[in-house]
Amino acid sequence: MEYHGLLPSWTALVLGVTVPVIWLFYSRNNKKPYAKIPVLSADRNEYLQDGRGLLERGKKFQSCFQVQTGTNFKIVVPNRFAAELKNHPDLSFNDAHARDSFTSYPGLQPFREILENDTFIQEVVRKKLTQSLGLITEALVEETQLTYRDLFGQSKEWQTRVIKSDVQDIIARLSSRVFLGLELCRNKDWLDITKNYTYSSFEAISELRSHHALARPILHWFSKNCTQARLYYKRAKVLIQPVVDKRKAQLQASSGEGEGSSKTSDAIGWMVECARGRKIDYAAAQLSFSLAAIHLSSETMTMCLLQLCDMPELIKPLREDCRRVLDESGWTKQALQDMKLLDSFMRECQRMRDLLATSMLRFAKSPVVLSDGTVIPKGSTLMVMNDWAHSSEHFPNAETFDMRRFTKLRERPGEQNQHQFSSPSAEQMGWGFGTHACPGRFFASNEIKIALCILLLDYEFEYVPGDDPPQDIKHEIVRLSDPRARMRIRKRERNS
Ligand code: HEM
Repeated sequence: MEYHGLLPSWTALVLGVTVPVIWLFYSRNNKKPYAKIPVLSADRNEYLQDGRGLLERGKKFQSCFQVQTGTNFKIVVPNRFAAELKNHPDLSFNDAHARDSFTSYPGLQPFREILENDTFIQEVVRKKLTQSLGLITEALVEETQLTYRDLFGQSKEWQTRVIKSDVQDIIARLSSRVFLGLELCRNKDWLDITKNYTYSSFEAISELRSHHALARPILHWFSKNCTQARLYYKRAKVLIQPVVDKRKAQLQASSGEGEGSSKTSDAIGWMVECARGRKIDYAAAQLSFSLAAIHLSSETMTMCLLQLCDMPELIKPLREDCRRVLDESGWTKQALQDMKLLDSFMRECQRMRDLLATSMLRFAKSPVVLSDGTVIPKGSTLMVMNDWAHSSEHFPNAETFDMRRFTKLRERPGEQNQHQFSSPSAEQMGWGFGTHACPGRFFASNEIKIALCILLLDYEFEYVPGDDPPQDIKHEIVRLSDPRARMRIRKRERNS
């Protein structure tokens, strides 16, 4: 029959199209190791399960080495090259992160907003948020006090709380006060979206990275984390768009009345001002603030609280430092800079409990030659080791937690403005380093300081007696705090 005669040619056509497509896709996503750079591990599972341990082993090489990660081979560059790479024009932050974050998948638009919309978010943070820190200090203080009242109440009886979950709630609310203003910052729906979008999108990306490239385009439709990220993103759009529309109308009206638009003090207003005709997905942009702000700031603050519970003897001197500064100058931007002991404590926490074992993830747009002659080939991705933070060559007694380590360094002539929590450096790359060093670090520093300071002054807290010590969670190159860690907390009199 004619019908049967057609089968082989259809089969040939289907095979002729799909096999080359799959082959192309497969070969694009399974690059070989880069030439002339030693391979430490070609097994992606070694990196996925214990990237930190793996990279430690790579120190046996005197220079760069490469490892297979969830997304192709990456070149690991020793810490000593950070300074020469920090502003390199051929190294792209955006291209490297876009490749690792699957920004084309639905639900992950907020990552795209940071990485692909020119430098819009960076501009809003640098030009608007950082310049407004003086204006927003009072709002952050007020919101912290209200949040603590809602979460912990006024009781002088001990109550048991889960540290990380509470800290996420605190940071979500403080950040939302600044990014969205009073109208939405206490809206339960928004707080649910902002906190859970952050969590599910990072989990989604990590999950996608752990699967083979061929599986991802299908998997992302069924994965629970990806599905949740899509749903939270949709809910954010429904909630945010009317607020944006209203704000745009207000801004237009006020500029029409000659008031100018610089009076806005939340991110919707700043974004509208910075858009200058660019097409902005405001819901994605708002969520991109949440991603940056909530994930890393909550982890950082949680690590600080765990350190205080580990070493309760640090609480009294820190409390006294905060009280002294506030008695002298009240809540001002300057007061936050004067809390030098708290600042040094936070930097020491970031040094010892680093969230990322490497920094400066970059894509080489052209070959880059290091000072020892190593050639980073065009089209490769590199990351720089952040291990000086743990080396006694750079930090005497590096394995000991010394809350005063950085106040002592700041006492050296000419160094009073260095070694601050918000200062990126090659020895401590928790904020990254160079051109792309985190622009949100000044805000994050102030926000966490205010939250810690008020907690120290108004509450007593400690681990729940009898609980097992918390265990950090480590996967890929990331360290996260134990989500089960608990503290007990009770209200105290400020002057007791
Ligand atoms: C403790 C909290 C935070 C930590 C530890 C942190 C850390 C980082 C790191 C490591 C980078 C990459 C830098 C590099 O590769 O050189 C980065 C980039 C970035 N961060 Fe943060 N961050 C924090 C909070 C924030 C906040 C609150 C915001 C926004 C308000 C923010 C906005 C950004 C942006 C927009 C970038 C991309 C910079 C660029 O493209 O040049 N971050 N951050």
